[in-house]
Amino acid sequence: MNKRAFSAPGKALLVGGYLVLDPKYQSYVVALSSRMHSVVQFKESEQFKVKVLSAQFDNDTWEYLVEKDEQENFIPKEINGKNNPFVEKTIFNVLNYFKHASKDTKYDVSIEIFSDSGFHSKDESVTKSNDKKTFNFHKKTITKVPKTGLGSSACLVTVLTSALTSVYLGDEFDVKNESVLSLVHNLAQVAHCQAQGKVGSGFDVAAATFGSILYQRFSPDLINELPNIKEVKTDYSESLYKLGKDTNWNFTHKRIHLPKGLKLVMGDVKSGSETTKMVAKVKKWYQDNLPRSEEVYHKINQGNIKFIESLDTLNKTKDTTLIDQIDNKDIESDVLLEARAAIEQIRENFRIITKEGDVDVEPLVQTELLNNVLNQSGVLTAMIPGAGGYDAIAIIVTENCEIQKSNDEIFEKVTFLDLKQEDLGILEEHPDYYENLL
Ligand SMILES: Nc1ncnc2c1ncn2[C@@H]1O[C@H](COP(=O)(O)OP(=O)(O)O)[C@@H](O)[C@H]1O
Ligand SMILES: C[C@@](O)(CCOP(=O)(O)OP(=O)(O)O)CC(=O)O
Repeated sequence: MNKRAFSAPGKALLVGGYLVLDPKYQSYVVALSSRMHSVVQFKESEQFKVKVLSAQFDNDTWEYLVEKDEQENFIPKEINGKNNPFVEKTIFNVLNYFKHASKDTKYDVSIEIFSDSGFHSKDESVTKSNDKKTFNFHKKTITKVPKTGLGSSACLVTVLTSALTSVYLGDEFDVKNESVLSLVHNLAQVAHCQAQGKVGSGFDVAAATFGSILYQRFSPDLINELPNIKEVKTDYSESLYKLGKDTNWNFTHKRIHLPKGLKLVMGDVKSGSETTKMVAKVKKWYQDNLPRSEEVYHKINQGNIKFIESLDTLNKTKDTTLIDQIDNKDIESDVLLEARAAIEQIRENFRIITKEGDVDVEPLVQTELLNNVLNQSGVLTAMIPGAGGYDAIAIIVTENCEIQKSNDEIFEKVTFLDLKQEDLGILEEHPDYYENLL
């Protein structure tokens, strides 16, 4: 049996929350060292089967027999009554994409999923390790273990899409090849949207695939226009093939990385904010308050662009005093002041939405926490990532700063996550590194 392994990173949307839903706005998405992994093995078989095992979550297993409908579309059917829409939609899309190329070849595919500790609360878990990797094992099924907000479903879909696509493409499946990444991205976006039952901005799947990026979304119509095979009797694979391979998705995913000497620190505050509800409330506030709401968005976008530009300037600067200025709480340089002011402008306008839209994008407790964080030495700036709410804070600090070890009472409710910014998205991993975890 062939055996290969892949991983994809979690994400933090540092700037661009809400605005990123509109293709006209840019966002700054950081990929994280917390990764989801897939280990795939397959052989040709009489019966088409895909089995996915997520041993860390009480040995969760989903086993699909793949059948064909009247239109010859591949339909995965779970045989033990277990439901995982993200797994099911990924299998559905990858298999139908390759339907024509694969002719009638049937496979018996087995995929193991591994998830780094950053994605879920570690409470009540035990660690298992070998000399390469350590993973947390939970007593509960995946849906019962609290998440930290790094985008577990997007990573799962991306590594599963990689695993299944590698079955079909064999040696041509090279994650260093941009067209391979594009194909995985396109199929993973489709599967993720279908599993979520909505077309989000897709920044999480894009970061899982391409790594840390400036992101501007694709048009939601690309996915909305795919046929719904429950309603229309049609060959789904034909439309999907065009969308996966021959369509220009027209989105931006330009590589970025944090400036030298700086690092990202993420703090988990308290899970509980529901992104979907917050997005609905913010959209309602926007519609009810036009044209002023557009001005608020405009100011947030100005802040986003100023932040992106100042990080770009910092990436190019030769000024060696800047890190000391941050460490000594003596920030004088224009570019550092600009980066700080940009985030302040974004936060100020998010607070307007918070108040007027009655939606906790930057609730008072988070404002107080972030303002305290800004007074610590070594801190360039700090923000609420993504949709905001009570979930998390993101802090950009100097490499020497050890804020995550601080005993200051302002961090009483903050659990710092053991992760860092990473440049790359999907990686090929060594399949043996996941064996004999004890
Ligand atoms: N390690 C994993 N193994 C299997 N399924 C997973 C794993 N991680 C995430 N999932 C799937 O993703 C779902 C969580 O998705 P969602 O609620 O959108 O959270 P997130 O914001 O982290 O993406 C889980 O219920 C499960 O279906
Ligand atoms: C509001 C948003 O722009 C960003 C949400 O970012 P989060 O990082 O909070 O996302 P979840 O992991 O889905 O909870 C919605 C979107 O872009 O789809």
